[in-house]
Amino acid sequence: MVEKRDPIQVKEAVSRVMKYSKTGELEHVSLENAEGRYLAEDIIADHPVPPFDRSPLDGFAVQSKDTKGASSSNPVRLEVVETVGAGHVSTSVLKPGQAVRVMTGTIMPEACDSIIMFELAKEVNENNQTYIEITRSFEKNDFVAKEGEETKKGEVIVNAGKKITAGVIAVLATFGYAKVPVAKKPVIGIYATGTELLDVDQDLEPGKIRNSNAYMIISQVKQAGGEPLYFGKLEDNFELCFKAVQEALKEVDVLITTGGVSVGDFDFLPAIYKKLGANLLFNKIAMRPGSVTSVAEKDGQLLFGLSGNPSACYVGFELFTRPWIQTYLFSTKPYLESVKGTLKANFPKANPFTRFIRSKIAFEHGKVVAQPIGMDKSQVVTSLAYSDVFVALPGGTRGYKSGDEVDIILLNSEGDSAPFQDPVKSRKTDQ
Ligand SMILES: Nc1nc2c(c(=O)[nH]1)N[C@H]1C(S)=C(S)[C@@H](COP(=O)(O)OP(=O)(O)OC[C@H]3O[C@@H](n4cnc5c(N)ncnc54)[C@H](O)[C@@H]3O)O[C@H]1N2
Ligand code: MOO
Ligand SMILES: [Mg+2]
Repeated sequence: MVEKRDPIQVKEAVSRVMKYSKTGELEHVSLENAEGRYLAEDIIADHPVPPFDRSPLDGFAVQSKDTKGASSSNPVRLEVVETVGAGHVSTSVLKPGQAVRVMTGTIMPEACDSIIMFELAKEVNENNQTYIEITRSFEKNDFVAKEGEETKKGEVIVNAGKKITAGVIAVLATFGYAKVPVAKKPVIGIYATGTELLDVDQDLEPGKIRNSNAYMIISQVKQAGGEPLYFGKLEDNFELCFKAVQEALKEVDVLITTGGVSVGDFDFLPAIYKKLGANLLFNKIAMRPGSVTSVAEKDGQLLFGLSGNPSACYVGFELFTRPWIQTYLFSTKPYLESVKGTLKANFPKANPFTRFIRSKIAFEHGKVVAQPIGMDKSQVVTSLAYSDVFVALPGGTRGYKSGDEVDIILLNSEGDSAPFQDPVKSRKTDQ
């Protein structure tokens, strides 16, 4: 008789994995190489932004008191004594009635407290001297970009754990981070198991398929911020697989295997965990696909036994491995974020387990909708190409129909601080 496995809820499985989460180390990379990495420290403004009062316009820096009483019937004339471009500092000591021609970004000349854009000043040349005439008055600080108006010194601008995007790069450059403190990437080992697996460049032959999971996981690891270390594929041979896993553990922070976790004669991962003396966290989850996803722990090191079925493997990684990697990268939002939206397909059959339907998010009349992609089966691979969300359908005794409100789990968002809550089991009376 095959062993009976007791399914646990997704949330419980996540929590068992996260008991072994840890944060990584800090390393420095050059700003040019920081994109896509995760900040290891908060970025705190060590100077205000802007760092000095400056002109946000091409115009004239004036002393506002000189403009009092100006109107179209009573234009005020000011003498332009200097032209200053951004990057230069005015050297004039202004007398009353004088102005400085400044360009956008120029530090405010001393004594000036407002800016008049070119378009509001009429230039007049008399005896080789330029004057401007203005027909309205200006107040102190009018059109001046004040020191610190954007950011005060000491403010936290970006938090540790944030993925470095182009916008973060701009902030880092602003504050002089030629070297950026980033989280060291965890090394995620990957083994694909299965005698049926061909390399990607091999022709198909009876009974064999190409190994897609390994490359999919390599990509998932990279997208989650980890460093994949792909060891290759293994035939379903216990001793071979055991030794390979045992050796791989010495080189990685965590090890992912795909395949061989179910109850088949050649599913060796359960026996490998046993022989390693690893502590099995779970081997059955009340979810589809990926119910056989197994995680074991040996001396604090996790072994993720993802299913061989591509969709199950994909879902297992996103729900369980990704949060571990994200936490290692200092993220305070390591979990997948979910939103409410409308299901755009019928799932009439009831299922006892929570289903994670690979779907594409869209917007209809400003509302979020999710369109399931392809067949909802664990062994399906092609639907993954267009899936950017999972629709979570609670297990229970009812099916779901197009138009139902559902939880939509976002695969490309910044994440959430709380894990996905297993939805309350559905009942017939919900219908
Ligand atoms: N009697 C039972 N049989 C099965 C059960 C069960 O509860 N009782 N569970 C089923 C479920 S659910 C799943 S999911 C699969 C999980 O299988 P394994 O994780 O043991 O994976 P394999 O048996 O090695 O392979 C399953 C399937 O996936 C294909 N595969 C494997 N590796 C790859 C790869 N790297 N790239 C692409 N495809 C891969 C493999 O050829 C198989 O078709 O077990 C069910 N069985
Ligand atoms: O582990 Mo399976 O993916 O539930 O079909
Ligand atoms: Mg199997």
